[in-house]
Amino acid sequence: MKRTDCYDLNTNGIVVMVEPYSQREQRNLVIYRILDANLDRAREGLRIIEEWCRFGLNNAQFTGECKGMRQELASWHTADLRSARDTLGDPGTELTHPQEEQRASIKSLLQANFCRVQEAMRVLEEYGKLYNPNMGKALKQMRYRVYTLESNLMGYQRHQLLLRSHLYLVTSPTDKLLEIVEAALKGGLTLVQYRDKNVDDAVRFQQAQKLRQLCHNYNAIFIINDRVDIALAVDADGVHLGQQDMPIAVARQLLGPHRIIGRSTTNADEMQRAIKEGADYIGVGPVYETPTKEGKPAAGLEYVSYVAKNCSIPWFAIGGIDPNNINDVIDAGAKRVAVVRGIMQAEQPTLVTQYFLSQLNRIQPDPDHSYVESNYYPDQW
Ligand SMILES: Cc1ncc(COP(=O)(O)OP(=O)(O)O)c(N)n1
Ligand SMILES: Cc1ncsc1CCOP(=O)(O)O
Ligand SMILES: [Mg+2]
Repeated sequence: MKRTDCYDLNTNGIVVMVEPYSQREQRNLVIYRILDANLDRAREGLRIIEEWCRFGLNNAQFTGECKGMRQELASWHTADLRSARDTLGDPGTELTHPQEEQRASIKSLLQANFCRVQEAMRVLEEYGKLYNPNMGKALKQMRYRVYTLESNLMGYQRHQLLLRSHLYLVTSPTDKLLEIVEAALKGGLTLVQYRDKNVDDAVRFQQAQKLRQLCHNYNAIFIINDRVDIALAVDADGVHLGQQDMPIAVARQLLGPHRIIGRSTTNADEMQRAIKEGADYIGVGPVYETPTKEGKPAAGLEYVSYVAKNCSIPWFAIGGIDPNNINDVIDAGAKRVAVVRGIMQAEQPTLVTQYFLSQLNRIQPDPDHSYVESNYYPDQW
């Protein structure tokens, strides 16, 4: 019914006279404006996410999912709703949040837009119920699709970054923990594991929280050694588990499909089992005996060569690796290495990190490998 009509049906189906601008019409107009604005908001947010999926990730599945939802939103955006638009009279068009004018990374841009789309869909779900009951139901379903897309996309990005990470810093206890890790991040490090076997949980939790923040500021992955509970508590990117630690299947149940799980291996059997159990990467070593893991016999360069020929997931050679012997480890087939003392005890952690990376980056990804190395290298995501 148009605003100029002066008749309406009452609840008994009897035609009654109404005021030209009845309260109900005014309420409907407001609802239409809310739906119109939020349909636009949700579609814009999805478009921004879609562009990254398409041009940044080359990912047809994520791109298609965004496009499908945009099209479904468009089908709800009827002429009725559009004609209620009153841009000049809308006080919200001038309002922006300072954070909208600045984005630190692709990741924060994506997170902000997922948030925007989810909020808009929640509004559409609630006000949509007053417009058409089917709209409420459809928007609820779509909001869950957006949550799933966000989780899949963020997990995918994390795994892409793991594939691009060739140097892994495993920390050791020191008063200068944050300072050293930041120096290494400045040198280009993208993967950090927090490892401290002898500290109270309260301190471990606090340090892990600070390190996670630091690593994420540099767009680096942050992993916790041994402890799935701490990894969850600080929202880390994953956990590293040794042969004596929690079974991978249990950790996977607790951490979900998108977080990273690494496993230590010292021989072929352990390597095969870790792959079968669903590890995302393995540690390979100790390559050399090391005071950091006292009493643990070296697995040697032979094991490195074996893994180079037989491993189908990313792997990091670890144990006694330093700037003097890294090329022997590379010659044995390693493309990725993990170090503790090599960086934690270096006089210049930034420079040593750059040196390790320069040696590792000389090696090209092996096209015959069964896992796909990412060919997309953004500065930041
Ligand atoms: C990358 C990486 N590889 C191996 C290890 C060793 O793990 P684990 O055998 O559980 O020994 P601890 O580190 O817990 O003493 C690792 N931490 N990281
Ligand atoms: C944690 C761990 N697991 C196998 S070797 C090792 C320690 C490596 O330390 P460093 O790099 O100081 O030799
Ligand atoms: Mg362990």
